[in-house]
Parts: sequence; C-alpha cells; structure tokens
Amino acid sequence: CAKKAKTPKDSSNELAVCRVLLADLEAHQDAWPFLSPVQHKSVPGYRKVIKKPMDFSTIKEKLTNNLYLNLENFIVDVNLVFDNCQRFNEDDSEIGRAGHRMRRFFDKRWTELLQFF
Ligand SMILES: Oc1ccc2c(c1)N[C@H](O)CC2
Repeated sequence: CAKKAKTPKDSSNELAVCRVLLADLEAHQDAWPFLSPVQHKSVPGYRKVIKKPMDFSTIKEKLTNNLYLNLENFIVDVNLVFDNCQRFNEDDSEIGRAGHRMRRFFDKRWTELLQFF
C-alpha cells in the first residue's frame, strides 16, 4: 500500500517564536547579568568551572546566523545561560536570584507560546 507522505514540520514560525522569546528575555529587568558574554579573563575560576559559556547576545548571533534548527535547540542554549548562573553563583546572591527569576519567566513564556504548535 502507498506509504503516507510525512508532512514536513514547518519550523519557520518556530524561529520567529525564538526571536520573540529572546526579545522578551533581553527586555526583562533582571536580564543584566546575561546580556553579554562573561568577561572570563577578569572573573577568577569562571573558565575552569563553566565549560560552555552562553549569554543572550551570543544566542541572538546564533539565531541571526541560522544556527538553531528548531525551538528545542534554542531552548537548550537559553537553559545553559541559567544553568551556568546557578553553578557559578550562590542562590542567595544578586546574580543568583536574577537567574532564578529569569528562568521562571522564560519557562512561563515558552510554555504559553507552545500551545500554538
Ligand atoms: O561576583 C561576580 C563577579 C562576576 C561574575 C559573577 C559574580 N557571576 C556571573 O555569573 C559571572 C560573572
């Protein structure tokens, strides 16, 4: 019997959602620790402890250069930002608290948008 052709997944609007999500993250008042790469040369121990640095400007660059094939790859990098923050900062610190607030904000925003897929 004829094989049913799989409809190709339309990922074009997933990337549009990534741009919206990233704009929301960058506009958040607690985004300041995450907007640009950590200057690891001036932060003792950072390079040793954090194997995969990531920040919102690097994510924007990757988006612009089409390095994210889908929403999932994008979410992995956003979560890397928050995981690095939790690893390097005490929960009870300015940056630590900002990271937890940003992660909660992001989780809420992308699950809200997920219902449209
Ligand atoms: O006291 C400091 C000084 C520099 C940084 C942090 C804390 N945490 C950031 O995650 C990485 C940069």
